[in-house]
This record gives sequence, structure tokens and C-alpha cells, in this order.
Amino acid sequence: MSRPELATALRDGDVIHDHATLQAAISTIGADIGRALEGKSAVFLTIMQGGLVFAGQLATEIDAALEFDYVHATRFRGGTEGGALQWLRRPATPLAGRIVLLVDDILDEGHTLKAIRDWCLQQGAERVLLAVLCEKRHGRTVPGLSADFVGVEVPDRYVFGYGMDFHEQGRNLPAIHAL
Ligand SMILES: O=P(O)(O)OC[C@H]1O[C@H](OP(=O)(O)OP(=O)(O)O)[C@H](O)[C@@H]1O
Ligand code: HPA
Repeated sequence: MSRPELATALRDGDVIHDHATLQAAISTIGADIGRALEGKSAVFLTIMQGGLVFAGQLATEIDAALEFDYVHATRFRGGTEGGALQWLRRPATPLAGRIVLLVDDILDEGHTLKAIRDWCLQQGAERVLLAVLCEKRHGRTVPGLSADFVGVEVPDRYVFGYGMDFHEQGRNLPAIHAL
């Protein structure tokens, strides 16, 4: 079966948040995170692949000592329907006693962030903070999970751009679009 066309998704979809709005939101939460860290250092864990674009920009807005590492986990595998979480890479940095900042593009149902947060706590992290570029509010989020820092809200539609893919395309779009 041929891959759905990004051009068609862009033509038929809507821009939900433009580049300037996202940059301003990232700057705001970067300052919020810096204040929340109260001069302490943190392990800045990017969740690949979707978190990449957001993470790079967010890091430059945080006034704190950060040690970088990444996690690669996926449950959508290039499609638009979530499945079981598959871990492709766990971080190498020891997390015991550390403040960990998990950075991802989107909090949707929360299965991904919950599994990674719980794993960080099992590794002995003192505290795990969750930062997401966007959050879908729909009442289907796993119980007991909420982001500490949210850039923007998005509607209950499949969104793409700014790190998020439409069938592995469009992650580099400078805005968030919705199907
Ligand atoms: O809150 P959830 O319902 O768990 O969904 C959010 C997760 O899904 C996406 O990852 P995906 O599995 O598509 O991998 P990707 O980052 O490589 O696109 C996204 O980047 C989040 O990590
Ligand atoms: O709406 C979405 N878009 C991109 N990736 C996602 N992962 C969960 N939900 C989404």
C-alpha cells in the first residue's frame, strides 16, 4: 500500500499553532523549568524521535546545569494508531538520586510518558518532571499522569509537525497541524 501523502494532509488539515506561538510557549516553559529546578542540576532526557525538535529549543531556554541523554521508545511506529510501547534505547546516564526532566512532543493518552517516568523512578531518580510541547485534553489520559510543563493544548485530532510525524513525514514542519 502506498504511503499517505504529506501534501494532502497539509492541504486538507488545519494549522493549530504557528511557529511564533510555539517559540513563545517554549521560551515561557523554559523559564518556568529553570525556576522549578532552584539551582539544582537535572538529567535532560529527550524522548526520541518526536521530542527532538522541541528538546533542542527548550534546552537553550533553561537556566540550569543540564546533563543530556535520550530514550527511544515508540508506540505509534509511524502510524496514527497507538499500540504497545516498544523500547528501542534506554538512557546510559545513572539516574539514582537525580532530578530527571523528561522532554517529549506530545502527551496524548500518556502511556509513553507513564512507562518512561515509572522506569526512571525504578532506577532511583529522586524526582521526575515531565515537559511536553503539547497536550491533548480528552479525558482518556492514563490515571495518575499529568505533565508539569505544557507548551500548548491541541484538539482531540491527530496532530503533526514540530517533531510529530504524519506517517514518518513532516517532523520538520515549523508549526503544529491537525488532520
Ligand atoms: O501519550 P501517548 O498516547 O503515549 O502518545 C505520545 C507518544 O506518541 C508519540 O511517539 P511515537 O510512538 O509516535 O514515536 P515517535 O516519537 O518516534 O514518533 C509521541 O512522540 C509521544 O512519545
Ligand atoms: O496526535 C498525535 N500526533 C503525533 N504523534 C502522536 N502520538 C500520540 N498522539 C499523537
